[in-house]
Amino acid sequence: MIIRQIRITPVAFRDPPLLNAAGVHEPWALRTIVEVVTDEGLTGLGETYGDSGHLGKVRECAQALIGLDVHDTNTMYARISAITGNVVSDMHGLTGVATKEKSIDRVFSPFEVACLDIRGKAAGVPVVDLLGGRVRDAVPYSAYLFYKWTGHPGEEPDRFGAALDEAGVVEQARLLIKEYGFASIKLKGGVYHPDQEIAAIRALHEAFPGVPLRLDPNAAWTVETSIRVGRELEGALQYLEDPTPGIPGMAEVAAAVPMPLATNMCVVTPEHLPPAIASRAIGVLLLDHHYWGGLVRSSHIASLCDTFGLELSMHSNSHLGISLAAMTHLAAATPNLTFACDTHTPWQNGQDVVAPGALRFTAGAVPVPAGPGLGVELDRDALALMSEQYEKCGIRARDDTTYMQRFEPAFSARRPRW
Ligand SMILES: O=C([O-])C(=O)C[C@H](O)[C@@H](O)C(=O)[O-]
Ligand SMILES: [Mg+2]
Repeated sequence: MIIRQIRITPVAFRDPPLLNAAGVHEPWALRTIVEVVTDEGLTGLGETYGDSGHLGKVRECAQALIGLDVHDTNTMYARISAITGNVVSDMHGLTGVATKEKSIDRVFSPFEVACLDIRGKAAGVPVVDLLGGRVRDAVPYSAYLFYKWTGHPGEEPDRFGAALDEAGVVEQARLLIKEYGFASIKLKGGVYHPDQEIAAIRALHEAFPGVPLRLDPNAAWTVETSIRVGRELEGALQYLEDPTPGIPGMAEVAAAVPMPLATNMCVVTPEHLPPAIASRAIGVLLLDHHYWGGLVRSSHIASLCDTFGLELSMHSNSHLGISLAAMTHLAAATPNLTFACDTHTPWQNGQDVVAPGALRFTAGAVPVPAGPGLGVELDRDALALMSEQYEKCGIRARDDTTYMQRFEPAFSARRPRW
């Protein structure tokens, strides 16, 4: 199964004005679709970030993988390591620092996923079987709430409406739960004064008794503020995600608040694990195969977490169906991933590059796609349309802060802010 061709297609899809500590989502979200084609005519799919710096690296590395066997992921990783010299960082900074190792893992990931897709198709088994087999048939996801504007400035309101206060957040939760059946809720915080976000969690707690809640301000708070918020929300939160920047700050907060701390910001590459574990900075790691080096490396990280008593959840960014399929296979094969995973799927509002049918939500969970490999097929018309949208949209890298400053010139993404 020799790799003969790799097609790389950047795509853009509509994204609502979701607010976060870095600013606000732009009208278009970017992704890159990777198609790996073998000499036997099998095609595997991968999906990754669409920012131009990353896209350039993905394109450059694709050339270096032609001629390799799809099983030879060690050589793939070595070749990508040799090329991915520059550290490419995200402008929004919401997934922590950039390191060389993390940059390699980010570039390697979509190729590895595509190779697993091919290997599954060749063997007639789903990817979950290549990761050790399923420990659950369907993967629970959480309702991922965002404060948001009613629509992008100058455009019609979108169907989700505004969520600028407690009532708006509760309303949004009702809508997502009605449509998807989610049984856990995450609120993206770091947008308003912490007291307002405490009030939103209390309102959710009251409106959805017994439903596990999380709050994620993306390191917008000082240690002192984080401790105050954590204590005030005792009994209301399943976990508190990245209240404050850095492992030492998180460790201080963790020692003083009643709930576990989770992260997708202070532990984002293997070298962060020893200091975080030693200082007990986190109780929950949010896996994300897009920057933890694909599915197999993420499984290894999951085993390590098990050894050291860390629990697992899963992080997401704006994504399409190839990513959702990959996330679902990984989570279905990971015994200690016991929290409902994050997904931005509702916000993509039906737009996708994969043909409908293989991915669906039942009671807030996605059943593992039944077909071989990832179990999803590319919808070529949708890919062509989204590729055209990419060409026309004018956005080449996600920049929530600059977009926000167009409407609020004084906005600062400084973290911690409160
Ligand atoms: O859990 C997180 O930190 C995220 O999901 C990061 C994302 O970039 C999210 O904040 C977003 O989409 O604005
Ligand atoms: Mg987070």
